[in-house]
Amino acid sequence: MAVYTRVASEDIATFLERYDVGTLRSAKGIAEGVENSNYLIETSKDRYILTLYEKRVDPADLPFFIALLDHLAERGLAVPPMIADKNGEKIQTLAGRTACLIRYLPGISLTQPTAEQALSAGRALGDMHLAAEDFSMQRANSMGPESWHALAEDIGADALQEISPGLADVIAITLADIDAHWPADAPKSPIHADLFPDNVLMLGDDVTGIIDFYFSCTDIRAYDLAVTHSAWCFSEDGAHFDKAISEALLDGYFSVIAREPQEFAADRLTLLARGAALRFLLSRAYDWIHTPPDALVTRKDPMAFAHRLAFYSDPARANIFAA
Ligand SMILES: Nc1ncnc2c1ncn2[C@@H]1O[C@H](COP(=O)(O)OP(=O)(O)O)[C@@H](O)[C@H]1O
Ligand SMILES: N[C@@H](CCOP(=O)(O)O)C(=O)O
Repeated sequence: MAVYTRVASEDIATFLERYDVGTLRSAKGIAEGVENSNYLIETSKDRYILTLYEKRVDPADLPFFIALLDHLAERGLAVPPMIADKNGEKIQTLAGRTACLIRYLPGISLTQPTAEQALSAGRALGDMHLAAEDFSMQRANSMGPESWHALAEDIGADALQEISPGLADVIAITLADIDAHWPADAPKSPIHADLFPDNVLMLGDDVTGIIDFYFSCTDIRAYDLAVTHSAWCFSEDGAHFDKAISEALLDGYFSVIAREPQEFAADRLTLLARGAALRFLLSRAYDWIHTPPDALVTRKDPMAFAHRLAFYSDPARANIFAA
């Protein structure tokens, strides 16, 4: 359960008086998520999400996220904009944290997607990339390849060894390949950068919401596809690859985005997918050792992404991204 900061109902009721959203009927901490504290709010008027920003979200980045969400919502995408208070302010402070009240979107947060749902998610990612093409603000990827060496050092070889013997060596080899071959000069555009199944709300096979834009940034869009691939196409523990889901996700994406041979070359996508697997392996390993013991949060297993990294690094798998 991701609630790092507990807020009393009375304080939420007072907080809501800043807005024209009715009066508080209930406020419940949300079980899913690991990054921020989230509450589902019911008022006399509607449902909302209240988010208090923790650890990895820099409040200085909120104007980028808010503007991107507004940009995508204006173009008809199912994304949740932040709500303005009676003075037009969207960024607030509550319980000592930066906080926003956010539009609630219907749908179910997926845990085990089907191939049909992966097809829809691939299309939704493509739609997002197209709709964001003319978004002019920029944000560097704070969790991009430039940060991975420091993150690995911060975790430390001993902690990595404790998570799994040999893990530090695997990470060092992957970092060396990434340093040598990452397509750093490829064109960059707005990407989501964390489109896991739990960040896509669905009813049946239809996408009703893309949420959690707190890692969105300006980066290589093929990397966004690789992140999404690494998140969707394996069993949760990373032990099993699902070829049908992989094909459906790629079909969905390339039904919207033209498959430029260089931009989406199989060897490039494989390296980007190794980078994506490493990125989540590192952030999960960091959280594994740093999550406060009293936080209501379920830590995510770093090894689930070590298994994905091993999969993408196996030359026998080189054809999974072939056109
Ligand atoms: N706008 C929204 N509408 C409906 N549900 C939401 C919305 N935002 C978040 N949620 C719910 O809250 C959960 C956690 O949100 P998320 O943004 O993924 O948290 P975190 O940033 O902490 O990982 C989601 O899995 C979803 O169930
Ligand atoms: N998706 C990442 C961590 C970020 O969590 P989210 O709930 O904000 O998607 C992971 O699974 O490691």
